[in-house]
Amino acid sequence: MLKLDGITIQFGGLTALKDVSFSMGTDQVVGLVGPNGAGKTTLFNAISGLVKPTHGSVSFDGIELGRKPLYTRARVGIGRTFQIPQPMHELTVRENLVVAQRFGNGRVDHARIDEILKFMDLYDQAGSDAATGLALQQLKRLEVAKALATEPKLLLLDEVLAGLETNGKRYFTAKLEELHEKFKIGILIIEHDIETVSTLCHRVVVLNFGKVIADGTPDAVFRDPEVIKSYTGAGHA
Ligand SMILES: Nc1ncnc2c1ncn2[C@@H]1O[C@H](COP(=O)(O)OP(=O)(O)OP(=O)(O)O)[C@@H](O)[C@H]1O
Repeated sequence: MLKLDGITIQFGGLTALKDVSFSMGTDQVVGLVGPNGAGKTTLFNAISGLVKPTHGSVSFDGIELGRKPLYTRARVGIGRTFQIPQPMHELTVRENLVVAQRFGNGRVDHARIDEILKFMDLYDQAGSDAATGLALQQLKRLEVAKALATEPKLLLLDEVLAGLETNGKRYFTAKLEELHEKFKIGILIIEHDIETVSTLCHRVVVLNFGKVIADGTPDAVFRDPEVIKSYTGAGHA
């Protein structure tokens, strides 16, 4: 269970998040949505330890993470991807997963890497150079595969479907559904595409100007007048 309690984050005079509280279990797939600049990535950075909250706490399975070093996130079971794929340069796809496993539980397990590569349809690219040998969709698959190699209980996915065409989005949505069912991993996903969020997510949390303005089923949330206003007034959906 991820628990965020009263997270406030200030960058100088700018308040990026204001008193954000919510919890989610690893049995859920939750969409985190909101207009550009609403604070979604900042919230991911707070959960994954890249940014320290000015106030408030982040805990996972009862372990307070606020002041703990970055690597403890992987050790407690939180994995993440980044908005811009970040393969490790001059390493093959397989070697990227080896490094991710070391970062996760410290052990290298090639049988498990094979399983993850096959699941993410990257087995044939195992020996390719990760930085130069992959197309965009393969790079995005590698982001998810790297996060899986840390053996997460909860995956934070930052716009992993952005830039894909319709078929690519459908493929990824089905893959993430399967991942949730097969590996029993909770997913918190930042995603702008309402159709994708409605298909994939059981629940949607909406941020606007750093505050949670709605939290509920996709149906209810996307009909909420305040949510509609936040998109039409200050960004894209
Ligand atoms: N390191 C930083 N220093 C200063 N301001 C920052 C920093 N990181 C984010 N911000 C600001 O905090 C606010 C929230 O940004 P954030 O990237 O979290 O929004 P977002 O909802 O993820 O937006 P997008 O959908 O465009 O990715 C923005 O005003 C942004 O400019």
